[in-house]
Amino acid sequence: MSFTCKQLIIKSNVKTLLDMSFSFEKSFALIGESGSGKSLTLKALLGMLPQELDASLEYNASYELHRGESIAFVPQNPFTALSPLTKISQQFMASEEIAEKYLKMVELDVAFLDRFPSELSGGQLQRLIIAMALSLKPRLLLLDEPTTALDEESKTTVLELISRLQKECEFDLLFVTHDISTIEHLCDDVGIIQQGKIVERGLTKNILHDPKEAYTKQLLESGFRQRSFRT
Ligand SMILES: Nc1ncnc2c1ncn2[C@@H]1O[C@H](COP(=O)(O)OP(=O)(O)OP(=O)(O)O)[C@@H](O)[C@H]1O
Repeated sequence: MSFTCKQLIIKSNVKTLLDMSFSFEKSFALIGESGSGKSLTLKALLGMLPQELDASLEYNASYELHRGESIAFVPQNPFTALSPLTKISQQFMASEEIAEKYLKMVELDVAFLDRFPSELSGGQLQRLIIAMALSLKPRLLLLDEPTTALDEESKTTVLELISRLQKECEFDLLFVTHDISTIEHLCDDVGIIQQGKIVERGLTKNILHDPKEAYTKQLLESGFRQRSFRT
């Protein structure tokens, strides 16, 4: 599969917030500092932009973008993604049989279906959210810094899981993050976004080891972890 964003322009009433294009075969990481436009990109693809913004999106893919059908989303914070008052089984948009199948796929016990979200750890919750997203059988999975709220061990587990599931379930993957270490083994292609524009893009291994643009070099040297590159 592949996805081409031919043009994405987003304007507020005072300025152009985003003006970019990108294309990838299987997996793409969009990397940039806080305020560069990563979330706006995801919201535009999900059709969830605030009404006050003016957006135009042209894309080319073998599927149409329909939220909750062809396109699914894994948010940054698994602790706030689910209703705390509702059992997990009732939050799956799928039959019990499908829910059990996807829980097994993410290596969670099916008994979790009878629990509340607060009874799971952060890593378990994020795996649950991935299972919920994949149970929709999306063609494109959007990941918004899915490991930011997790400890190191859970982070590794979740990244390995996403990599394995992408091979098994064959969805396109768009990953946005500050943290370059999370994409190296997951995304073949990368785009560096600065103030709403992609300033450098190409194969991840090339960009990480031989960046051409001064801005990319600066981001790489910062390790994306310095305070100045975070909110
Ligand atoms: N509704 C809005 N109206 C006006 N400007 C907005 C709106 N939403 C976002 N912006 C601006 O668009 C720019 C990009 O925001 P966006 O949330 O996409 O950044 P980001 O890269 O996801 O940042 P972070 O890593 O901190 O989440 C920012 O300058 C932000 O202030």
